[in-house]
Amino acid sequence: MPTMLTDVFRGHPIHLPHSHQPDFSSLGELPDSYTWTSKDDPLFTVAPSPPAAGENIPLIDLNHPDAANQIGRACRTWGAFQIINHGVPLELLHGIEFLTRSLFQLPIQRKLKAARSDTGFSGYGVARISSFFNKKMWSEGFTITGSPLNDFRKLWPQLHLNYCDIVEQYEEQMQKLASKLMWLSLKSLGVSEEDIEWASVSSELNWAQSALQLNHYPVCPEPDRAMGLAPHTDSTLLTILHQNNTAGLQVFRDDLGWVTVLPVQGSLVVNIGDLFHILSNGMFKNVIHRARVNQTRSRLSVAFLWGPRSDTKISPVPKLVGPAEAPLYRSVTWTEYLRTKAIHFNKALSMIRNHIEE
Ligand SMILES: C=C1C[C@]23C[C@@]1(O)CC[C@H]2[C@@]12CCC[C@@](C)(C(=O)O1)[C@H]2[C@@H]3C(=O)O
Ligand SMILES: O=C(O)CCC(=O)C(=O)O
Ligand SMILES: [Fe+2]
Repeated sequence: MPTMLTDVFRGHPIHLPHSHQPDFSSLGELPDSYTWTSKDDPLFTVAPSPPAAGENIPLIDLNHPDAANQIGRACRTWGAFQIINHGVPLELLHGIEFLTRSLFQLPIQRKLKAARSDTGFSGYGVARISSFFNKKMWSEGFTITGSPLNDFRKLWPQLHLNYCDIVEQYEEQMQKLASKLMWLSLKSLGVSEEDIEWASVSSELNWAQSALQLNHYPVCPEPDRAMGLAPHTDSTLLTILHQNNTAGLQVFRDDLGWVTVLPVQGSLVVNIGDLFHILSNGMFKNVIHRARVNQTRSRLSVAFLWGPRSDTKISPVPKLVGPAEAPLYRSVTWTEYLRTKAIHFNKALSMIRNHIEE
């Protein structure tokens, strides 16, 4: 039996202080434990690119005949893009946003009934990457993989089935979209289904797995000194993100610094994750991103984290490796990679890089 995402952290406990979450709304000023400086994160004080510079991740219409090339360009230069005409019904985006808002509005004692355990994958808690930082993040999250029924029953004794239904519909739409986006991006590199035998469209439902990460960034008294979600790359092939209409997501470019991804009503943000960077032999950027917070508006986001089943080894597509070159990375499964990342965080990728002798 392949390991499912639910089992990834079994035997790899991470002690995180979920139960010490404060009542964010009662804090009139930022406690020291939430105050970030460049000592806590070297990229903290890198100036954001001024909106007037007009730099933003590309907005791509999936119905455009040249969509595959536009996506390819975005993956190579940004590792991120926004999409419209993606086919996901607007009511479903409203539905998942409504569910997310309802969940985080519950009293803390109720949310803690579904707290993620030290070895668990799903449930309520602080960001998994929190253990790598000295300061706390101004956010709370809820991770779902597989059926959320047990957790949702604890959260909403009466209405859990309605909420499970929304998650099921949302995941179904996201899976279809993620697969379409992967093939469009690969097409731009001249890679087709024959080149990756484990990912054939006919076995699509068998080879992929996913998690949903719901994020809440409460209103913050001193947003300039706080951090919603610290800089990271996703471990996924790709992540599809829905954000409410409050800005906060920023992507990092070496030449531009932090660039804010302004919400576009009805659009979805796509982030290239570490596994796609590996698969593309480094041609696609795994985008560094973070979430900032706001003084007047709370922010919600829903990330659909998508990758291969745990028994699938990901390695650079041979067609993308030059005849006289070694592939940039060794092969790795999502499970192995998540475990490496849980221990080594942003050094994980370099640990599977092939070091080529000159
Ligand atoms: C499958 C996963 C990717 C993720 C860790 C997780 O086990 C579930 C949550 C995901 C998330 C979301 C917030 C940022 C992130 C780095 C984290 O701490 O938890 C990602 C993880 C990831 O992509 O590595
Ligand atoms: O809230 C956001 O915009 C970012 C969320 C994110 O990066 C994640 O869940 O992995
Ligand atoms: Fe992320």
